[in-house]
Amino acid sequence: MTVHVGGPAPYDVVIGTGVLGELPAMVGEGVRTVALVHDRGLPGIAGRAAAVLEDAGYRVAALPVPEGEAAKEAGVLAGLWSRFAELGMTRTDAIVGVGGGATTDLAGFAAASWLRGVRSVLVPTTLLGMVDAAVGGKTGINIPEGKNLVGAFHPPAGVLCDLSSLETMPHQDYISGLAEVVKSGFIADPVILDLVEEDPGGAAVPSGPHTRELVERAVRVKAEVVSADLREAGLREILNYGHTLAHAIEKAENYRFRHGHAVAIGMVYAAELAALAGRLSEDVVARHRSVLVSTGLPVSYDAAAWPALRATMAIDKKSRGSTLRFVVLDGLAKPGRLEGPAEDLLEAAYRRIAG
Ligand SMILES: NC(=O)c1ccc[n+]([C@@H]2O[C@H](COP(=O)([O-])OP(=O)(O)OC[C@H]3O[C@@H](n4cnc5c(N)ncnc54)[C@H](O)[C@@H]3O)[C@@H](O)[C@H]2O)c1
Ligand SMILES: O=C(O)C(=O)C[C@@H](O)[C@H](O)[C@H](O)COP(=O)(O)O
Ligand SMILES: [Zn+2]
Repeated sequence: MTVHVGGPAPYDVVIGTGVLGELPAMVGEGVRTVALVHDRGLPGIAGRAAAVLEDAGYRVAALPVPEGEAAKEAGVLAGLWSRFAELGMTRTDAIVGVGGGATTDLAGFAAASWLRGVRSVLVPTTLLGMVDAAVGGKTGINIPEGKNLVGAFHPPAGVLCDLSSLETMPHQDYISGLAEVVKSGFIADPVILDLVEEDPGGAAVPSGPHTRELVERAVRVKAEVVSADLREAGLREILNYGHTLAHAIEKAENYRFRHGHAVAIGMVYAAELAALAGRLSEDVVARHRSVLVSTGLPVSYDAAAWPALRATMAIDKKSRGSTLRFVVLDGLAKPGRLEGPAEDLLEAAYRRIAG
């Protein structure tokens, strides 16, 4: 199936099995050189993508980058810029990113920054990449001071989700992506929660009975939101549900903690905050814990970490000056904002998730 993403730079997200043949059409005409930025642990699908592009007549340069989150570093990005220069890449050339969300965030930012912006096509190979990272045009890297603090909005020209690539995913990485699927359920599409609850074991593996539907539903949620608000002027913030605490946890762990696992903990924290603020029922808080735990995701974090996490949260991108802002729920699929919560509320909510 194809999900269309609207907005100032529209494009399609193609979801299916064995859809790699559609890559040349997404790269398009008039492009001579394709820099194929890929997670170096994935020679199979990257090699297949390169072959498809070469057969279509492009000059392809495969540029392997470190596996996973280690790719989202300034030094790796600078290395890509040097390679683009050696290849003589001009504004009519293109970058194809193949890998998980870390690789597509890096490749997308390389495309946003090279010559102030060249065409990119993304081929996510993880669940998280398909349902979230490759869709929507947020690109970027981490710095020691914080997660995704450097980046750009740069929508891709197309996104190709080949579901067969999910089959080789390590289990923990797969359920990390499931956390973002569950996020889409809480903020916009509760049918997702029903499907996960019906068969949590099945939801936690790519061969599960509802995999395709879960991917499609989550992509539709993301596409609808980013079509209406590419630059996060308002609505798009709802996709950041759970991320205020999550990004602080990832920084505290030197980016060696899976993003989705941090988001799972962060969503329970946001739900507890909303409950303490009198905006969300304890039933819905309990549902956060039960659906996440049933798929193997974590819902608590180190009690002693609070002061450091609180300090990091101050530079969350949703903050306005010294005012912290959280995405919270006023009910299922009813996202709202909590502006400037009192310190004792922030800490009390953390005590409820501290392990
Ligand atoms: N731009 C956005 O809107 C957005 C949205 C959500 C998350 N993100 C970012 O995405 C990143 C997380 O993405 P992720 O969960 O895909 O992690 P990842 O890219 O780090 O990949 C996870 C692991 O899976 C491996 N891998 C990738 N594809 C595989 C496959 N098909 N088979 C076997 N192994 C495979 C990778 O080498 C890595 O070790 C984070 O940096 C997060 O901040 C961005
Ligand atoms: O697309 C968005 O907008 C999101 O917030 C999706 C998140 O899942 C994703 O992790 C995103 O990269 C977070 O963005 P950031 O602006 O908080 O760095
Ligand atoms: Zn996320």
